Amino acid sequence: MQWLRVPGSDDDKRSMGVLGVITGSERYPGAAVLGVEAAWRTGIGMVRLWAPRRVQDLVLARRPETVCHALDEPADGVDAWLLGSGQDARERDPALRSALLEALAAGAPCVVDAGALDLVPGHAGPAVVTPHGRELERILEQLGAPVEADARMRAAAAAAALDAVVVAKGAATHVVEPSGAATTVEAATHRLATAGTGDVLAGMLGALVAANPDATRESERLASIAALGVALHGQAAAAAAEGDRPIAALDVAEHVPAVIAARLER
Ligand SMILES: NC(=O)C1=CN([C@@H]2O[C@H](COP(=O)(O)OP(=O)(O)OC[C@H]3O[C@@H](n4cnc5c(N)ncnc54)[C@H](O)[C@@H]3O)[C@@H](O)[C@H]2O)[C@@H](O)CC1
Ligand SMILES: Nc1ncnc2c1ncn2[C@@H]1O[C@H](COP(=O)(O)OP(=O)(O)O)[C@@H](O)[C@H]1O
Repeated sequence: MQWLRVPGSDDDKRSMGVLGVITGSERYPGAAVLGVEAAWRTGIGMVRLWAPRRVQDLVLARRPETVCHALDEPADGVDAWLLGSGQDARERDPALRSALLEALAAGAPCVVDAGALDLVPGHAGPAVVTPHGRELERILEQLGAPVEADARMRAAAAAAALDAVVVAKGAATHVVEPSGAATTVEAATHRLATAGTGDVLAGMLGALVAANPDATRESERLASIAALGVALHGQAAAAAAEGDRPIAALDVAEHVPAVIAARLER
């Protein structure tokens, strides 16, 4: 199955992809837990987190596999970055701002969510941005672009202006390339309408991008990776919500491995 890496005898934790993560904050530490959990569950060699101590501690309590760093430690040796979930741009301190900017300028592919979306215009490498409806409006306002009535057209305007793949989230999620080419993924369940599921999606996308870094240089392939992530996220939620039971965001992450295994069997 394209983009779902299966390790072979020559693989090790580095060849399977190293995801660097700068997510979470004192206010929203849980978003880092959700994204890191989702990245591990999607199949990745290593997850490295740069974050404040409280965020590190909570992530390690859930996922001791994660390699943690202070925000001012050198940020290198990663195949891709996941940035911004659980952060608020209005509350960002200088250490976080410079860590995010450094990651965006380094040239590795980046998945950019929530509190780092305002920094995307500085990106050097391939980028996937994951706004919800209000965040997409804010991106267009920041760019001085008209806010179109249609969600897909808004996503296309943002993708062109940012030179990034835009994943415009909602019950229908539009994955749009800078050229305007778009794929729409209908969510497999509306049970996704619960806090933190976007943080889980961002972690899954980060893992898929880090496992396929060379493919991210072409927008069409990067968008294909993003669309796969969105589809797997919806399917994992549907599996968690079987019988229309209520779910919480971590349930979605926990169902990702079974959904991936089912895809690989096809
Ligand atoms: N456990 C956690 O730590 C969680 C942290 N979260 C983080 O909280 C921060 C703020 O998230 P939000 O922007 O959702 O904050 P809010 O819920 O405060 O929403 C901010 C604005 O965006 C609008 N909005 C929120 N979700 C929307 C949607 N799906 N479609 C359209 N408009 C929407 C709201 O109505 C509001 O006007 C982010 O950094 C996010 O990653 C959330 O993901 C929830 C869980
Ligand atoms: N009504 C809905 N039906 C299906 N999926 C939804 C619905 N509402 C939201 N979603 C999905 O749930 C996730 C919510 O992400 P987001 O708005 O960033 O929330 P959070 O910031 O709390 O994580 C996205 O993947 C979005 O596509």
